[in-house]
Amino acid sequence: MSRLRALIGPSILNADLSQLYEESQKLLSNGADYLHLDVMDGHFVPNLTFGHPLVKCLRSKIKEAFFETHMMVQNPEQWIVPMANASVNQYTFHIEPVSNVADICRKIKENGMKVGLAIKPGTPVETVERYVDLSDMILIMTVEPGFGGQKFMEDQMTKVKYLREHYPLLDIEVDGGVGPSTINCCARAGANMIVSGTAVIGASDQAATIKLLRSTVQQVIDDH
Ligand SMILES: O=C(CO)[C@H](O)[C@H](O)COP(=O)(O)O
Ligand SMILES: [Fe+2]
Repeated sequence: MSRLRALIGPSILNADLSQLYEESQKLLSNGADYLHLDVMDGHFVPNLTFGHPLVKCLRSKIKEAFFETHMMVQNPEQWIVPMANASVNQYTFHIEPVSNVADICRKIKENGMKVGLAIKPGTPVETVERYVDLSDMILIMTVEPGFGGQKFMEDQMTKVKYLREHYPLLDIEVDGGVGPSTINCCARAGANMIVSGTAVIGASDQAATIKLLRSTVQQVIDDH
């Protein structure tokens, strides 16, 4: 029996952020396994979202849920302590702008958070594979980071397949353009942690959409 689990983490990027608490609570009530919080600094990506002050406020109202922050920032080391103080559970950062990946992984763990390592579509999988033993999860981006609602890049599945073949129990996350029409592709490639923004937020039946995404992925895991 594999201990891999299919987990669905909606991204609140394209939700009504004036209602962040209500939107987040609704996603959790509708079956989300965790929340994927997209932090952008306007440097690493050409967009700005929010930072640790907002995450801390959200945490004060939502005590139990697993929070993953997807740090699309130029200097991920800078925000480790503030995000730990906001009770973030997993700190996922991009390795592209960083020269001391191992130090950052260590610091994240010292501050009580899990480590996620993310790569952009143009970054070879070998670049992140070097650090796999230092991480709890690898995020393969399936759009250029920066904006929600973009088209899923199917060619990124070769990276997911490669990782799954070599690391059968590794948590592998996909993020960007993932929804009911692309989930089969992600599941077959071997992703088990699924970020979905627009497709879940805009769904007429959020609970049914989350359930469909999870059961599609879990089915592939169970068949192996
Ligand atoms: O990291 C992201 C963008 O950089 C988002 O998590 C991602 O785009 C989710 O939104 P959608 O499912 O609408 O693509
Ligand atoms: Fe994201």
